[in-house]
Amino acid sequence: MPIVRNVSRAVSQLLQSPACGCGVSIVPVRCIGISPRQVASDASFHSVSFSESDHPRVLITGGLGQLGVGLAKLLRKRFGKNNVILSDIRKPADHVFYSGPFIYSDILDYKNLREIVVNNRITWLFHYSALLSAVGEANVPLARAVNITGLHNVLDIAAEHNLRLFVPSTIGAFGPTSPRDPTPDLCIQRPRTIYGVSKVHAELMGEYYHYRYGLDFRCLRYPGIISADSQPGGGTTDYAVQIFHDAIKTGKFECNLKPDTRLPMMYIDDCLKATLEVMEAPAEALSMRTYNISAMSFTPEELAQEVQKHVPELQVTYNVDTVRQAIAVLKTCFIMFTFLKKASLKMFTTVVALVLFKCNIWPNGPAKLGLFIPSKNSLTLVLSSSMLKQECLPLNCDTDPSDEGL
Ligand SMILES: NC(=O)C1=CN([C@@H]2O[C@H](COP(=O)(O)OP(=O)(O)OC[C@H]3O[C@@H](n4cnc5c(N)ncnc54)[C@H](O)[C@@H]3O)[C@@H](O)[C@H]2O)C=CC1
Ligand SMILES: CC(=O)[C@H](N)C(=O)O
Repeated sequence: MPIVRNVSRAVSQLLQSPACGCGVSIVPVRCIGISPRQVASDASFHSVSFSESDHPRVLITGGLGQLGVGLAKLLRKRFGKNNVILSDIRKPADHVFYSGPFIYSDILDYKNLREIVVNNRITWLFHYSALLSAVGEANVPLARAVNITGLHNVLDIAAEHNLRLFVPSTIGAFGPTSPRDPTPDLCIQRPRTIYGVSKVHAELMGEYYHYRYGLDFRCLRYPGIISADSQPGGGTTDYAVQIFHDAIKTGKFECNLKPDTRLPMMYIDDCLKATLEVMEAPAEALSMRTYNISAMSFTPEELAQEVQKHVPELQVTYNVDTVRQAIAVLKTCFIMFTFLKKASLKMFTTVVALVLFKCNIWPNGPAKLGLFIPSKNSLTLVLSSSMLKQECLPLNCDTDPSDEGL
């Protein structure tokens, strides 16, 4: 009997939530060992000065992808250049390497990652490493390793070292059975891609670690992100960035999705701003750990028409990639509101104008739309928060029911 009592006491202790302030502090510490790969104390970043010590010490994993460099720029502006370390397994371009601290980090190397966190006194971690939907489907074992095993490493290190952890999720975490218009934060999630499955896993594991170990886990489900300065990394929404580059370089764009495939998208500045806001939010302001964020939804045809208003010679053809199309169909579940609604339409035309402006195609565009842009490098899109407050009418999702998806 005493044994049973002890076991049940231990179990109840283990199941108490430190997040509620009533639990014991248990963290999932893995065996302590010496990493074979020591990070040089004078690696390509500088030691932090005392005046910077109030700011978080930030590590961004997978930082050389479409979003990481922009995030580092935003965070460095706020917290100081040397408090934000970009990391990746790829070699950084000169302008990235010289813009602030960069370090090699493979998220599959647990000890090395832990060493980086310890040596640099990291307090916030943005976990951006991932294989996106299309490349993930092309290499499922690698996607499983990076998106799931890599996440486990990050979760354990974040819990051990008391980090605030941001892991982005995606519209790809929904599936054909998820409710639409609008898709709620909490609903059925049965994605059919390894990318989507791994992101649902990340959401659930992060929340579990929060309740079990008190990990400060925060997560936003991003739509497809549109950027001018960085290239997308192999997702289904990549076409919405590629079209701008092709319009400028060749005047020809071949789209790998059907012209009427409507997907949710967001301008990069809005996405990064939302990310910083959720990381800075006081814990008591968060009623959940994972939230949707949304801006607008449009089809390739609508985007092509909008770009053609400014680049009339642009020729668009369609050569549908069956894998991407199938993934895209699954993501159309996540349409938050109609493209035709006024606020969304205005946002859409504004984003096109901004990207063309950044690509040197339509220098007067933003001014014509009444946007104040002090300089190309300080471009900030401030429209979303005000526009999103406008009333949104629900719409019927226009997914072709005969499309089965993956
Ligand atoms: N860009 C988008 O439209 C969206 C992105 N997200 C999420 O945001 C995050 C960042 O996205 P992107 O920058 O677009 O991705 P990306 O594919 O452009 O970049 C991912 C980076 O991860 C790195 N990486 C791969 N294996 C690694 C490893 N073993 N160790 C360390 N790094 C590794 C790659 O080298 C790459 O630079 C991802 O988690 C993605 O799922 C979510 C929804 C939309
Ligand atoms: C929306 C995403 O998660 C990404 N851009 C993809 O298309 O895979």
